[in-house]
Amino acid sequence: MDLAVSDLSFQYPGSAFGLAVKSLTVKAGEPLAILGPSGGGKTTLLRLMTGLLAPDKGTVTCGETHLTTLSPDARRQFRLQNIGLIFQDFALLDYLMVKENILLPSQFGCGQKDEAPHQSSVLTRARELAERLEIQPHWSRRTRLLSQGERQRVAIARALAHQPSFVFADEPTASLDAARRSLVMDLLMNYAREKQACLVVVTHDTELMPLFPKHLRVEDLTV
Ligand SMILES: Nc1ncnc2c1ncn2[C@@H]1O[C@H](COP(=O)(O)OP(=O)(O)OP(=O)(O)O)[C@@H](O)[C@H]1O
Repeated sequence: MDLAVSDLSFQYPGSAFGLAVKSLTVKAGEPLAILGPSGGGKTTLLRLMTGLLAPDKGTVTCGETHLTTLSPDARRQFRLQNIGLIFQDFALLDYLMVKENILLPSQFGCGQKDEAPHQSSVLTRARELAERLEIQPHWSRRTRLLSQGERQRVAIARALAHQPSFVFADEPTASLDAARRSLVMDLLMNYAREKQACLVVVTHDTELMPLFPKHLRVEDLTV
């Protein structure tokens, strides 16, 4: 499923900062890198694409779903079921354990809490992701006890455990060493290819550029 943005404009109330996007398509399996200076609007664009912010004008379509016409509740439900979000500040619930954080979207989003087979397959995937991201040793620890790099990897596992069709990552390698950076980028790229998911990654890291078939500079969008 593709993501399409059309004739979108947005301005923070009372602020001079705004974005305008005439037309942008992110194709399934063709990851997009969003680049630009600090304060340039990368996070704002990501929030608009995921429905966390509502544009003043224009549309965001995820597959067949017009995000911009959904009610806030329907948008939230759509996000929980179909979108994986890796926030710049991770947005973990620090009083919960690693496993609880990773399983949160599937518990809130699926409405299938009591369906044992579904829950057990999500749990299996969550464990596989934790292994792959080398956070399995912390599985039953509270996330507040983890390092920044470990917390970032918990956020990445949480974004993928429910197998979303759309994945948005805000600086997903900012707290990682070179080896873990490759690990994370391999995971995200393979996920997008194998699941034919839409992947959008905000990054400052110029070494990651060659991995992406498409790049977008936010400077070209600012109004
Ligand atoms: N809630 C808000 N209200 C008003 N202005 C905001 C708000 N959030 C962000 N801004 C402003 O919008 C602009 C773009 O911010 P944004 O966070 O999208 O940039 P960014 O490119 O992600 O930056 P960075 O690389 O530093 O994370 C900045 O000038 C910022 O101060």
